[in-house]
Amino acid sequence: MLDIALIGHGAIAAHVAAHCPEGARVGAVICRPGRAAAARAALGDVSAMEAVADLPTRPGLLIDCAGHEGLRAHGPAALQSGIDLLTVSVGALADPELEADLARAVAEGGATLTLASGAIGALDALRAAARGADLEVTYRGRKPPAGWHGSRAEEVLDLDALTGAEVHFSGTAREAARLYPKNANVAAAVALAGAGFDATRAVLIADPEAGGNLHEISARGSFGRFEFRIEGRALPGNPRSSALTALSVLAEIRRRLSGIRI
Ligand SMILES: NC(=O)C1=CN([C@@H]2O[C@H](COP(=O)(O)OP(=O)(O)OC[C@H]3O[C@@H](n4cnc5c(N)ncnc54)[C@H](OP(=O)(O)O)[C@@H]3O)[C@@H](O)[C@H]2O)C=CC1
Ligand SMILES: O=C([O-])CC(=O)C(=O)O
Repeated sequence: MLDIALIGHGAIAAHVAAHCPEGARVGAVICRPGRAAAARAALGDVSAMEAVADLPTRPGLLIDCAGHEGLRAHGPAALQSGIDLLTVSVGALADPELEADLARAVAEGGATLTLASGAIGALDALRAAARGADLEVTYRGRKPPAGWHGSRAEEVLDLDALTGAEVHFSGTAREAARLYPKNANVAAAVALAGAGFDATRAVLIADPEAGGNLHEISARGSFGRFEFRIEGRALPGNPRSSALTALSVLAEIRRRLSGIRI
C-alpha cells in the first residue's frame, strides 16, 4: 500500500483524495494553522497537522497541492528527511533560491522531487527537443475572466467588463510564474521541460469567449516543430485550476504503483 500525505485541501487535493487509486491511500494532510477541521471536511478521514515533522507515519509519497507557499513551507523539510515529493506548484521553482534549497534537500535526503505535468501535455516532446539545438518555445495561456480572478490580471484589466480577448502578460516564463503563482505553473512546466525559464516566452490572455482553460505550446528547433493545444475543463471547486492537473497527480500515483511505466 502506498501511504500518501497531502499538502493542502483545496480543489486539487479534494479530487485526488476522492479518486485515489487502489493500492494507495491518503492518510494525512498538512494544512495551515487553525485549518485542521476544514481539511478534514474537504478530504474525509485523515490526520491533519501543520508540519512534516508532525506526520504520524512516514508517507511513501507527499503530494503538494497547496500552491507556491505550501511547497516553500514544507518541500525542503520533506525532501531533507528522505520523503519523496510530488508537486503541482511548478512555478515556485522560478525563484532561484527556492530551487537551490530544493536541490540541496534532494541531494541531502536522497529523495526525489517530481514536478506534475499538471494542466499541460507534450512535456515529453519538449524534453527530447531540448536535447537538440536552437529550441524556441512560446506558451500561450487563455482562460475566461473567471479563471483570472485573484491574479495579477485584475491589476491590468477590468476582467468583468471585457468584450473581447485581452493580453495581460507577455514576457518570460520566469516572470509569468512569479507574477501569477496560481495561474502560470503551466508556463513553468513548459520552461523546465524545454528551453528554460528565461528563454521561454509566455503570453497570458483573458478571453470572454474562451470555452475552457486553453493552453498552447509552439516549439521549433533542430528537431523540427510542433504545436500543442489543450482545452481543459476547470475543476468544480476552482475556475482557475484545470481538472487535468488533479488527473495528472492521480496518473503519477498510478505510475508509481505499476511495474510497467509510461
Ligand atoms: N501545475 C499545474 O498545471 C497547476 C498548478 N496549480 C497550482 O495548484 C495550486 C492549488 O490549486 P487548487 O487546489 O485549485 O487551489 P485551492 O485554492 O482550491 O486550494 C489551495 C489549498 O492549499 C492550502 N494552502 C495554501 N497555502 C498553504 C500552506 N502554506 N500550507 C498548507 N496548505 C496551504 C489552502 O488552504 P487554506 O484553505 O487554509 O487557504 C487550500 O486548502 C494553485 O495555487 C496553483 O499554484 C493549479 C492549477 C494547475
Ligand atoms: O489549471 C490551469 O489551467 C493552469 C494553471 O492554473 C496554472 O498553470 O497554474
